[in-house]
Amino acid sequence: MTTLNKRLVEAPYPVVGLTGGIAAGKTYASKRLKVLGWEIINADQVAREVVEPGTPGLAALVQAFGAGILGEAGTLDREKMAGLVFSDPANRERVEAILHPLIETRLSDKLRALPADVKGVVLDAALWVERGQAHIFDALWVVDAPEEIRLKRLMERDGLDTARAMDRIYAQSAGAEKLLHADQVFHNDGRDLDESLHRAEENLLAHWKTARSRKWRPPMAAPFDPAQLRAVLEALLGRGGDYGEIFVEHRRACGLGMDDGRMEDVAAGETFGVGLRLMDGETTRFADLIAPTAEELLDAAHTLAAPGAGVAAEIPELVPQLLPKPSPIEREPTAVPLPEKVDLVRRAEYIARRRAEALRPGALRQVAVGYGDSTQSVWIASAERVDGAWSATLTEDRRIQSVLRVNVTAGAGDLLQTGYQALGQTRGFELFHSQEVERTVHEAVRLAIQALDAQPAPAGTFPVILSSSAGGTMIHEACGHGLEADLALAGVSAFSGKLGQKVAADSVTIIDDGTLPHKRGSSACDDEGRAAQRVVLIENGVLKSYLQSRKTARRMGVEPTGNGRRENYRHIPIPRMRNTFLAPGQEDPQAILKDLDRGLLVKHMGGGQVDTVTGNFVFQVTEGYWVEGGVVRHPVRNATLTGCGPTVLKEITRIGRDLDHFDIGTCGKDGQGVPVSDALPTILCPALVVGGTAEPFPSVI
Ligand SMILES: CC(C)(COP(=O)(O)OP(=O)(O)OC[C@H]1O[C@@H](n2cnc3c(N)ncnc32)[C@H](O)[C@@H]1O)[C@@H](O)C(=O)NCCC(=O)NCCS
Ligand SMILES: Nc1ncnc2c1ncn2[C@@H]1O[C@H](COP(=O)(O)OP(=O)(O)OP(=O)(O)O)[C@@H](O)[C@H]1O
Repeated sequence: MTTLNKRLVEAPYPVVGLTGGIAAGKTYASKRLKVLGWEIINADQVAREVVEPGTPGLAALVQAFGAGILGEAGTLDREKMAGLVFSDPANRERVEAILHPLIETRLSDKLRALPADVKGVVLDAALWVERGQAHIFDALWVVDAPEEIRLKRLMERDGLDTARAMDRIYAQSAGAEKLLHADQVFHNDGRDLDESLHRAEENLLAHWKTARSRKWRPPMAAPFDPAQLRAVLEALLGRGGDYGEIFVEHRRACGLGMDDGRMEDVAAGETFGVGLRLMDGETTRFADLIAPTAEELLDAAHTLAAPGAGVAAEIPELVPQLLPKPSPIEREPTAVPLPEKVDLVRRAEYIARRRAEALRPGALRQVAVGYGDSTQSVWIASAERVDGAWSATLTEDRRIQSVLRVNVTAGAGDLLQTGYQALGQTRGFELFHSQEVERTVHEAVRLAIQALDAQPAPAGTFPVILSSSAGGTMIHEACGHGLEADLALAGVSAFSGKLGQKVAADSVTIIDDGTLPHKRGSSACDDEGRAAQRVVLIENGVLKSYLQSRKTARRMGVEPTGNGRRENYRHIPIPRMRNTFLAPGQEDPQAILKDLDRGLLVKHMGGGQVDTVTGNFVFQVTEGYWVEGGVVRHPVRNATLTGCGPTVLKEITRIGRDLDHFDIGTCGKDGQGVPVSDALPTILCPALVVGGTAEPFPSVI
């Protein structure tokens, strides 16, 4: 557990993370909050303190960049440093690697020094999202302002020219990504901030204790105590090996399926099992046990250890790791009576029928609604030898998934069309108390009915706009798998051996983030006990990192990225995606459409086929429109898109600033399914092969 996390858990007052794009108005908002009685700790200020003359921070910077970064009095020449940092991402990374740990320690010290009776604390930093720490606070508040306003403020405040001001703006994540993490957004575009700040303050003061306990509370009592787990690790590593792991899983799940008003499936289940893993160099030994006793676990550990010929390890006491949960839960599905779940399904079916009747009487042919929840508690005890010394940890997590799926079939004469929508998050039953249910059902109905009037799609090679509502299936399937380290190591990925190389257009950044609140691929840790992270896979077109499990990270000689996931205790973890997305760009999505002379606008994608080795794909378009002269002409039916993921990444010419819709799914790989989500902003692909049945248009490419 980091010192900052520890400090946050213990703080007897609420702690807010405040962030926002450069010059959005964080300092301005902080000043208003200070008037309301909050303590403000500013990371930029702390960043200055850790490089004062005589500090180890300044010495480390000089060692890395030379004495040329010093001004006359031996102080840091900030302008020179800014020139280095904001013009070259490699320099920025080096500076951050030196300063961020120092900044974090000092922030913790400042928190510790505060009296217990302060009203609350605001930690103001531009980079909470980039650092993957947006989810550690009692609340994350984001100050947002349009880029034009920020640019103007920045140039006025700091006397920068346009180019230097833009360099600073682009050194940070785009606004739409920050908003995904926000508990509260303050729109600082000229309107009065005081009233919304005051409301946010009132709300937080009333609820911060509950918020904190949901974020940090360990799951239900562990089935084995730490001493038992340590004894099993000792047995496992009793004859050599350099990594031992116990994965204890308890899961309860419920599923309902209704077809045309008949409740056809009702299923509930409970599993309890343990996976034991021993790694010795390149060798892995694994066993899984259903509902074992402590003695049975010990026996299995001895059996796994038996082939070894090394010496016994002395396992230290397990150090508990408490990690913040990105998806605090309000209402556990296991505590919801079955009739309430049945009512939800009935309600969804009723809404679908009523909506279809209102839109097009008599068109509805079938409604199928599925409900599912899963409550998985895991305890991961592991011991590892690093540089000859053993360390052992115990990590706990509780992942709760809820999902509602709606499938609508509409017909006109012989023509049948379907509409599908799913509402699924890492969230409790409260997910279904929102208007989201109605929105989801309405959308499924709209898709089915609208498709009845669609015209056959043209065939040819056209520019295609994938709108943000289309979800990120293409990014996940045709690019994301190639970024998984096991495929890269096996040489079966288009990205194999390309670390540090240009693999995509300059404006392309791809991120996999397991800390996104309530997204389907989020959890506190992976299935090897590593904290979930925000992993930048491709940054400005350059391949930065693969998704790593412990095993692949060892082979590549890098740190694991928190992506070692498994379907359940019967499987060995492998590198998997979580919530994968193409980072938003700067463009207005409407402007991208306006400039499309002739092509396809895709608003929803359906299933498809992908070769994850080459990234070649064929996807169905479930909602698409033919566009001419920048104007949407008519919906098209039965279109398919054919292309190659890595080629699309190189060819993308325009990227919108919107990023709001995450598609959900269960990603299958090596026989294991894990929950994931994916997204993209509106993008323009200049040439995709559109398959359709209409008279072919002459291709415009
Ligand atoms: C490069 C430095 C010397 C420039 O100093 P200068 O006085 O000109 O700017 P200042 O520190 O006031 O920062 C201005 C704004 O730039 C942005 N910024 C600063 N560092 C970074 C960074 N590493 N990445 C992206 N944006 C940054 C922030 O929005 C910040 O508020 C300074 O920003 C620095 O030391 N940065 C590295 C440390 C860091 O990451 N600080 C941010 C802590 S959240
Ligand atoms: N609502 C507002 N009304 C008037 N001026 C504002 C408002 N919000 C911000 N400003 C001005 O805009 C400039 C940028 O705001 P501020 O310094 O608060 O941004 P910031 O988010 O803290 O920036 P940085 O990322 O550089 O730390 C400042 O000069 C500030 O006074």
